[in-house]
Amino acid sequence: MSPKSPLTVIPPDIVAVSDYEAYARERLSDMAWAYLQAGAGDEHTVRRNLEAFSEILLKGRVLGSAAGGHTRLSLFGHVYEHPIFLAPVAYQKLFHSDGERATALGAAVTQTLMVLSTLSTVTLEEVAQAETAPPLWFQLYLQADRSVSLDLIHRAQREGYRALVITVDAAMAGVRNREQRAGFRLPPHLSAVNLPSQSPVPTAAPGQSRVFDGLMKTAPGWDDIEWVLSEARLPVILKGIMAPEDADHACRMGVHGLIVSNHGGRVLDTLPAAIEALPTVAAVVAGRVPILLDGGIRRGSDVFKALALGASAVLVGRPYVQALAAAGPLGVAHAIRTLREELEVVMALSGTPTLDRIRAEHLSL
Ligand SMILES: Cc1cc2nc3c(=O)[nH]c(=O)nc-3n(C[C@H](O)[C@H](O)[C@H](O)COP(=O)(O)O)c2cc1C
Ligand SMILES: CCCCCCC(=O)C(=O)O
Repeated sequence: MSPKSPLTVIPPDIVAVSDYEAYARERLSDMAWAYLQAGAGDEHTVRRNLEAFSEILLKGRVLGSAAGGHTRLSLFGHVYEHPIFLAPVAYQKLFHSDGERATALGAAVTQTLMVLSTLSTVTLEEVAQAETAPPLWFQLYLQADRSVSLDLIHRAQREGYRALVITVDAAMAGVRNREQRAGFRLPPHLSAVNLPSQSPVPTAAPGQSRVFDGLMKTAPGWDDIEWVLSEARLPVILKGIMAPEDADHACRMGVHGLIVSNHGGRVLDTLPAAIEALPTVAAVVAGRVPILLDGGIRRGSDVFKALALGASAVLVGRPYVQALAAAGPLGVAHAIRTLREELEVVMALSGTPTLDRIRAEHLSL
């Protein structure tokens, strides 16, 4: 049976972002579904990202006035209408025929910051030059050849991207058994169009380790971050920080922001949930740079909890892609709006009319 086409109206039974999951499943091939949902290994961390949020309880405060409240925030010199951003997700034409163009439209109409992946299926220029473009950051996978990375940095700067997000937790792809079982392969008509060509995977000689003598030969290190900082004219944010030691190192090196993330549980299984790692990272960073968080955000209350524990904003991954697959730009916009309204409800019922008022004291810790 061929997959259904995207919805053109949002049905009344989609009231929470998780309701998109079933609609997306009906519209995606088994391979695309496996790629979207997969986590590393046994997917313990994927589940933990979700469960950890439900274990944190809100406090709730009564009789406070929230009139005149808002969800605006300022980051790296720009004002954003709300703190729910779109995480970089590769190969979006797997999920919708217009790929990142469709996501960008949904983001634009909801004034949502979108982080475009290096591995997008629409060029970074086309996304930025669309008539209706959202605020954009560019996610950089450092390439083995520095001249290729530099070209991406220059292109992102030229096109008005406001920050560079360097993903540092995926020196190699995780062992994703769900993808392997589904025989996932990128269809031949799709490619990472920002890159000159798919760079060959480093190989190891017979008898050598595929990891230590192969993949790790071209993996980025701290010296590459120093190099990016010396070359880029944009704020540099590291995505994939879980250890306070790495957070401290990054701050001392001069990075401008951090994203606490375990890559949605897709790279290293049995890492803690991102929300569990946030407090220790926030403690060591001690306000030196803004911290964002992703992994497991499915409700406005999750956004609130992340902000209460030290994040300035959050990013969502799978939920907006499921909405994209289910209903294109309309779905993306509706999913973000749903999360934002849920956040506003929690803020109003917690006595926190603005984001800067949200603190750990608003949780039952
Ligand atoms: C299908 C898929 C592709 C992804 N591609 C990228 C990518 O290209 N670059 C990146 O830094 N993170 C990538 N991520 C990770 C997300 O940016 C984000 O960290 C994660 O999805 C957050 O968890 P959540 O899906 O529970 O919201 C991808 C995630 C998914 C689900
Ligand atoms: C070497 C890492 C490849 C990751 C590809 C895209 C991504 O981040 C993801 O699927 O997750």
